[in-house]
Formats: sequence, structure tokens, C-alpha cells
Amino acid sequence: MSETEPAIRIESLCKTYAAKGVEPKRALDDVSFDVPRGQIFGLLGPNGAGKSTLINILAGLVVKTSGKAAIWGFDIDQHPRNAKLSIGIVPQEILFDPFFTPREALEIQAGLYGVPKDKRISDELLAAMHLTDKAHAYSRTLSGGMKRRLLVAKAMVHSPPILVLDEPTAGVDIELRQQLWAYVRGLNQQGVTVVLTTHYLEEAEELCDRIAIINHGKLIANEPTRQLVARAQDKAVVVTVDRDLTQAPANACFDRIEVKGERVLEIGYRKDKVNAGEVLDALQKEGFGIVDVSTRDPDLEDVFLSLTRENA
Ligand SMILES: Nc1ncnc2c1ncn2[C@@H]1O[C@H](COP(=O)(O)OP(=O)(O)OP(=O)(O)O)[C@@H](O)[C@H]1O
Repeated sequence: MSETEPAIRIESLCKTYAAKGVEPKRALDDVSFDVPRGQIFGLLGPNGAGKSTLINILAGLVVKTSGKAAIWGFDIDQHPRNAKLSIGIVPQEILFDPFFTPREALEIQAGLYGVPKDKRISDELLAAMHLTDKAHAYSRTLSGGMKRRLLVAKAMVHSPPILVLDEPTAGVDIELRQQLWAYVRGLNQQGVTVVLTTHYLEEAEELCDRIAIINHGKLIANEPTRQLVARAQDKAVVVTVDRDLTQAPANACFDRIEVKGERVLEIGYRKDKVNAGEVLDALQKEGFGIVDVSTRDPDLEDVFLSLTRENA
């Protein structure tokens, strides 16, 4: 493939789940986007948005209804084997044969991918996932966090250029989350393209170069993270005033106002309409002296809410 070709290309992808006696469910509706090579790409969306469906189509576990997908330049219909070899997928559900040890599980997985014995990296993967001392324990004796790390190791046995993590931190404690992200960042620095799906906007904001958002099966955003965050227009100032508040003052330039404490107000405003200075002036005109001010920048949560609201 050429240097400029994306790691993943999705074109007009549709999926309708149909079963006898139940209403057909359109899980993906004409979704198109590219995952550029070398990036950490976030796929965001609320529960049931269609993220797992998309990942499972790439994994060859769900058959698409129409549209195209190519992984590392390999069309999933025309070159399914090469497409599969180019991607490692960490599934959302933890599924293992409980009787294999982590090391055996990795060796079996490598065998399935046709990795020759002298090219296997089971021990490196166990070390990277802090599982060396569990290499020979039964999988069923591992903690939830250890199982999740083993799943990441399993996805990497064939050293794919793309790693996909489907909700990798659901139910994972903070320490493991940090470890997982350190590993993912490390892989990315070595050139691995990473795609992760998440509900956690903060996580996506912190990690991802680019973010796509799906809602009800439709792509509603696909932009560099910084650009996406900059689109949020809702800002807020938290103001401490010089006297006790009996009720929140009203003014046309406040989008919303909330009494947060005896003398503390949070005022929401739209940065495309007014600036913080005008909001504070308005407050002073209402007769308040200002003792202290802090502003809250919009984050992805705000973007997400406004985009999903617009598309509702
Ligand atoms: N096998 C199936 N049969 C019928 N409907 C399904 C099937 N799998 C998923 N769906 C439906 O398709 C829609 C998209 O589901 P999907 O699991 O892709 O969403 P998601 O974004 O991954 O959500 P979550 O974050 O909860 O996993 C949902 O409405 C879901 O109920």
C-alpha cells in the first residue's frame, strides 16, 4: 500500500440486523471515514450507537449489509486474510478458555495466525502486560484486570500494524487504565495505528489525535481532537460575589445561571455570542461586586452533548 493510504477506510457502510419476527434494526447507516496511519483514533458514541457493530465487521465477525471496508489497503471482501492479518482486535467481552495458561493462550493464538515458532513474541507480550509471573497460571485464576491485559496481548501476537480496542477500560481500575494507556501510547510511538472505542470523553480527549462520533448508526463528527473541542460554544464562569444571594440574577446574555453557594454563581454563556467580560459587566450592572472569577473551558462532553442534541 502507498504511504498516504489510510490504515482503515470505511465507505458507505451499512448494517441492518434482521431476524424473523423482530423489527429490523439499522445499526450502521451509510458510515464513511478514514483512520489515518500512525494515529490514535477515537470512535465515540453512546450505548447502542453502532461502535461494536463497526469493529465486528472489521474483525470479520459481523457481515455488513452494504458498503466497503479496507484494512491496511486490503478490502475485507476481496482480501479477507490479509485484512485480518493487518489488525489486532481487543474485544469488549472477556472470553477465554479457562484451562489454558496465559502463555499457552498466546502460543495458540499465534499458531492460529500462522506465526512461526521462532517469530513468536509471547514472552515479550506477557512482560509488556505485566503478566510474566502469571505466565503459567490458569486463565480462570486471573483477575478481571489481568484477563483484560491478556486480551490485549492476544490481539498483538501477529504484530499487526493496527490495534483496535473496543471499550478497553470498561470496568477497569484507574491504575490499570494508566498502564494500559502507557502501553498503547508506546505501541503508537513504535508506529502502530490505534483505534479505540469509548464512552469516556475525557479518555478520548487525552489520548486521541482524531475523534469520530457515531450516534444512532450515523457518523456525526470526524475531526482532529483539538478542532472538535474548539467547536464547543458553551462556556461557563464561576463567580464569587460580594453579598449573599437570595436568588439568581437574570440577564439576557446569560445562557443559564445557577447558585452554587451562598455567594457563588455559575453562569453559562455561548462564546459565539458574548465574552466573559460582557457576562461580568452584566452581573455588575445587576448590582453585584465581583470578588473572584474562574472560567471553565468546554470539553468533549459539551461538544458531544451539543452534537447529539443537534442530531436528535
Ligand atoms: N446481533 C444483533 N441483533 C440485533 N440487533 C443488534 C445485534 N447486535 C447489535 N444490535 C443492535 O444494534 C445497535 C448497535 O449496537 P452496537 O453493539 O454496535 O452498539 P455500540 O455502540 O457498540 O454500543 P455499546 O457501547 O453498548 O456496546 C443497537 O441498537 C443494538 O441493540
